[in-house]
Amino acid sequence: MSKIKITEVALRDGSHAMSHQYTVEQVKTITKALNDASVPYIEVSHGDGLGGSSIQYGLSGTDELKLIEAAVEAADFSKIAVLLIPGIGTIEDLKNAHRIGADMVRVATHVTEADVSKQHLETAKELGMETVGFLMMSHMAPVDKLIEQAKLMESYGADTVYVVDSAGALLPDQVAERIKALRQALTVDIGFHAHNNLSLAMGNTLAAIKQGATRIDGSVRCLGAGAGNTQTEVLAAVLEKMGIETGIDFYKMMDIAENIIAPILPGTQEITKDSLTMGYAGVYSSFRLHAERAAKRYNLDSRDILIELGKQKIVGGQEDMIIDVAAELAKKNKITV
Ligand SMILES: C[C@H](O)CC(=O)C(=O)O
Ligand SMILES: [Mn+2]
Repeated sequence: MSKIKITEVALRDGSHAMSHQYTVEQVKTITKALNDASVPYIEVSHGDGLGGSSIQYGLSGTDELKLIEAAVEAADFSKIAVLLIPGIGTIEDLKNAHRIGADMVRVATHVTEADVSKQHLETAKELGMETVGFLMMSHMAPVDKLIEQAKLMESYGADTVYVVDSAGALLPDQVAERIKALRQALTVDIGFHAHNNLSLAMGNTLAAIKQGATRIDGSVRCLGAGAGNTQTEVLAAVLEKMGIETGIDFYKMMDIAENIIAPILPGTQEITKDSLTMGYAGVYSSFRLHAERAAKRYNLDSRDILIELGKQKIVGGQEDMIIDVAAELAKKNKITV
């Protein structure tokens, strides 16, 4: 039986869908339940990672260090992970997260900017943390570029390098090609993070596993940005049917989805016109709520904003451009606000 290690991301990627308003009580309850279901890794941070709470990315309802602390206290089996985007999160943020008990850091960069992860990956290694390099918007780079960038992260000390389909834009053959190439080029573990904007999260995840990815992300009840991620409880069941071990009790996961997550969802995690447009146009999944707010403000169809963001290749960290693009479209269409 082969083995896959799942990282549950509802308490980090799902923070986008929750407008970063998780409470200490929610984090405690969810972490304890995930821990009891034997989920190996649970990621807890602002949706945009450590230090993400800001006007630009969305203000957190509760200081994320309090949330991470609550998760660390609630877990005696699961390891607690944090996400860090260099430039948003700092070395100081990383040290604080480590001090209160975070075991693993995932250092995330745009797919062509792995060089900015060096200092953070090296510091995490010195602190004794498990390290992951997280190559966001992987659909935007050709395979040879992806390999070059992944090798950089490996050389900085990443224990695992992830292909991150931030826009949910990749097709199964494109995922397979990328994972296969990385498997051949790297010695460290390979991971895959999907978004379900084109309804391909599960198919893409299985394609990644077939080509040798052993670290996989899931979000319970699909609680992630855009249309959410690969649904953890479904993935655990599918992998069990395939004879692939995750160690997760999927019966308990179903209960978490049904009884703990469903009641707190701001809306159902489905493929809406906006998430579908993001997958189609290759737009960062966490832009969904920002684009919907801009559409309201400028009296526009949010899909037009998203298509334009895709055309202009706007990437994570450029959230301010969403308003610029909306204002430009409104001007072009002579819409008064
Ligand atoms: C900061 C992003 O939300 C990280 C992520 O989950 C992705 O790129 O996808
Ligand atoms: Mn994501």
